[in-house]
Amino acid sequence: MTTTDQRKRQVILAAHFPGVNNTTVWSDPDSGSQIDFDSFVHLARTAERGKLDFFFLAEGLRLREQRGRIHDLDVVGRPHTLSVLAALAAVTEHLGLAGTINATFNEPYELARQLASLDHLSGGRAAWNVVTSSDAFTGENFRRGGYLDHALRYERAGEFIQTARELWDSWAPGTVVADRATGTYVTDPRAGEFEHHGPQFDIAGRSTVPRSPQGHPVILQAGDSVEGRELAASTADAIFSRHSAFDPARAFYTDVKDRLATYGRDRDELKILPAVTYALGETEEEAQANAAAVRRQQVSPQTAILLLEQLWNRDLSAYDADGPLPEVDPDVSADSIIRGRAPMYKEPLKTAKEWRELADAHGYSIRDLVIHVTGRQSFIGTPAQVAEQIDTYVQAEAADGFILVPHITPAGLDPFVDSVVPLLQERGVFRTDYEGATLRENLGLPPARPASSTARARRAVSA
Ligand SMILES: Cc1cc2nc3c(=O)[nH]c(=O)nc-3n(C[C@H](O)[C@H](O)[C@H](O)COP(=O)(O)O)c2cc1C
Repeated sequence: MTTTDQRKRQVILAAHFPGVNNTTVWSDPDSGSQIDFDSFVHLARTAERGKLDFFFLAEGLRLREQRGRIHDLDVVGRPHTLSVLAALAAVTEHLGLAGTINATFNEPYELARQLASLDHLSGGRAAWNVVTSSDAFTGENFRRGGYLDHALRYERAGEFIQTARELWDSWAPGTVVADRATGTYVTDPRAGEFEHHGPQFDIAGRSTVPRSPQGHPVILQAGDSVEGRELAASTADAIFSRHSAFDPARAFYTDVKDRLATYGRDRDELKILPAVTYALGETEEEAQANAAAVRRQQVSPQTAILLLEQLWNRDLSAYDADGPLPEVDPDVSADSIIRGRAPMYKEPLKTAKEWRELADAHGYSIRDLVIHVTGRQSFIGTPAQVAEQIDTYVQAEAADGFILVPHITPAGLDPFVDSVVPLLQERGVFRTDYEGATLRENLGLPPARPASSTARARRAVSA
């Protein structure tokens, strides 16, 4: 029995395994390993205890470098996404297992097989977050190497998903019948046969993995450009978005949902899931104090200098984080001192001027300033206030749900599951038990459309 109120829009919740960027607080005594399997198990089991929709892993294909050294806001190294998810399939029962995997450097035949295999092993819980991230520095790791420009990356990503869907469709439902008496295992002699000829992929053969429980694993998309939004609107089941403040979230939601009709899709066929952080307390004042304390932990003096260097594009290691901002301007003539991620600041001189004005007006030190201008907790309050904020976003169509990013690995989700989830359940907007057999069903998604219909819709739009 559930208490969900079908008149109200239901909230989707996922758990992001923390570990990169300065959201994660490694100095906290409660922080554990980002590599030990126990850490993954802890977060996944907590998520499943809270009836969350899925567990989510981001992907970093090369350790970033800053001034030629491994960028120490990253904790060094992490295991491969698909191996972790396959292992988690064995210790969870209902939780979706979502992995970020690059479409620029992989090949559809291999990745489609891996994802279909995960879908089999997990009984229909696999999801793929398609990213295109490409820079020559990251690309050096791969055989095809180097760089694809933005437009080409998206052409490749679109054709990659299309080809993967064709591979998944190459085994139609019900083509596998194991009849031991006659020794027949396959009723359709063409099962698994595929042929794809396109600008990015020209392949043919027979897929080895029979149709998996979801038919097609759930597909998420995480690019923010127009090309990324179009890719999501044409073919994804969900978007991992960075727009978490209410107004930008609502604008993003409307923008992307409005694109769906062009591809003959309903507004419910694509779920919008911003990444969010949270700080809780027994009173609002306590929550605000906790949020401020976490911000100071996240931006240690050393982190403040490292983050400032990313705008200034200079070695600022001689500066005191508790002192004033540098008087020298950012270096816009040199190559970026950070390698392995896109430059965050498009207009460094203008931004530096704004930061100096802000620091002067408030008497901010470097550290205070960085705390002020870099990310902050999305939801701050008592559990009841946070549950209300989440519900408000979803009812107001600013999101279909959220990907929660805790700041402590691996136990940072525990307080949320223990205190906020029950209140969302009481409000009738979150399940009290898993109802669907697969992730796709739990997310309220329709069965996957055949690859041929998605391709037709994409072709019609680009014509
Ligand atoms: C919310 C969000 C999460 C992302 N996560 C990853 C990731 O885990 N790994 C990765 O390689 N790229 C990641 N990306 C980068 C995208 O794949 C893409 O390369 C980048 O956003 C540039 O594409 P765009 O111009 O369409 O935004 C992420 C992007 C966004 C917006």
